[in-house]
Amino acid sequence: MATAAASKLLTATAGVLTSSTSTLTHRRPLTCASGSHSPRLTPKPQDLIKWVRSKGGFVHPQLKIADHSSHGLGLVSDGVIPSGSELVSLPDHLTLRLRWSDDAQDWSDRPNSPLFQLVHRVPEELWAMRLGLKLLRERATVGSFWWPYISNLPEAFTMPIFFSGEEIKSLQYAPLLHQVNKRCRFLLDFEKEVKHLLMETTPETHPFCGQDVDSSSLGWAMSAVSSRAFRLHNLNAQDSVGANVPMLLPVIDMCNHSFHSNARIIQEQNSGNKKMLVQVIADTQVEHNAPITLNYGCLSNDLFLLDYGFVIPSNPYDHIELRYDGSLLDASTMVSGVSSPSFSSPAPWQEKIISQLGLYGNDALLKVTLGGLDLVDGRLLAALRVLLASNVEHVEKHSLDALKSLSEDAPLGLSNETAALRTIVALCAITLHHFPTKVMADEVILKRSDTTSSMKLAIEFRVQKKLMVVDLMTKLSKILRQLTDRQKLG
Ligand SMILES: C[S@@+](CC[C@H](N)C(=O)[O-])C[C@H]1O[C@@H](n2cnc3c(N)ncnc32)[C@H](O)[C@@H]1O
Repeated sequence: MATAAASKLLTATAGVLTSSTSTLTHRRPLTCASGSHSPRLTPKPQDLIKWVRSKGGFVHPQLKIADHSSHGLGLVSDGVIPSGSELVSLPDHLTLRLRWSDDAQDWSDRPNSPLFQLVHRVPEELWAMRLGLKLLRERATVGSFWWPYISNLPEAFTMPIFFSGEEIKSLQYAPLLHQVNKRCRFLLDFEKEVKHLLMETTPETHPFCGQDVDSSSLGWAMSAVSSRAFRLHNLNAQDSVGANVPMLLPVIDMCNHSFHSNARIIQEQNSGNKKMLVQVIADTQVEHNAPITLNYGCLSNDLFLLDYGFVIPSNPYDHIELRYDGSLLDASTMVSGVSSPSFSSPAPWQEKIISQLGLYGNDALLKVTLGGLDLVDGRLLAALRVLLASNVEHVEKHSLDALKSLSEDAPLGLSNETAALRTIVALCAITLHHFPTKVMADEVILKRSDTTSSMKLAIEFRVQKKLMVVDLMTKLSKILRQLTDRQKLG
């Protein structure tokens, strides 16, 4: 239901905040920029750098904002910059975050204002929506301090909450579909809550200056924050002190992602006024025309797509989620030809170890993963090794950590290891079989000129998932061949 509803409602466009009562005199006309990057509310990226400098921030003189191929805009070097250089520095007042104070100049920033009440109705896991509400407030405020920043934000985002129902279905991967539907459902429900609360506010206390807010504008704001905010330590005593405080950082948020980034964010306390300073420092020498990149985190493609709207090809941190399930494992042994130890009905001693692994009993956490740096979820590997073993004394000689480690050299013997890995390869084959289309068919759709960009992104996501599984099967088959060779050698 949410999928279909979302496809109708969540359209992120420049008109997301449709003024019902006031004219936005601060809003410049919307002219779409040429080039490959997404259009801005008003495309004047170099003005953003000037604004940051004029407000006391520092941007290295050899930096500019420019097109960064398919990544949209990026912060790019106009000359050679030595390693260790300060690239950008933002004083505390240039970090946009939620700050509540009884004597705040803007009453919206006071505890118990309607904005405060709305923020506190958003669950913590959707933290981006909390700061998104503040962003919408600033976007609606005539003469907002933040307008030069907001006007350079993308007008539209590519997260799957903006996909059509058909495009969401084309992701073909249940855990992500679940997350997308959850977010869409939240936005649709939250729209009602916001509208209800706004009915009770007076024009003076209206958090969005009298403008309508709907699921599209909420989705735009949530996406702007999830794709651009950094969660940093807040060093200031007067408001939300602590780790993981989301902040929007002008100019710094023009840096695109790379796992091999050439810069990093550091936080300092200004020795003069003791306020926080957020800086970007070059980790390596930056060559002429090179983009400044930051590592957004070692994330799976699910999170990159959900929060940032892009997918990384051959992402070493990508994985698939499965539910640990005895009957699925039984099916895998049938596919692999391993003589079935009946995973569904383990012996009591095996059951005990599987419980210790958190895969059995009332408090079991049945989600396991395949892929990523570890290749196989340690708990799944240990469970298979144990369930395929017959000698309890032999198993009990090993710690759970040893049983969970793939690098541990066949702890329960070569034939046990071979059977466990063959079962996992079969599990991979079953997983691949469950995708409704094959990679070759996906590639044909990707090449078609009438495929929308969102559909391409959805297909690229599922192609990467399938290639990741194939790659895992190749790696496991290589280990299996080595085991067979060792078995032959006696
Ligand atoms: C913090 S912003 C970076 C600036 C952004 N490119 C822009 O035009 O404003 C993050 C967004 O940049 C894009 N992006 C960043 N790194 C990327 C990458 N490695 N591949 C593709 N897109 C990327 C995505 O659209 C992402 O949501």
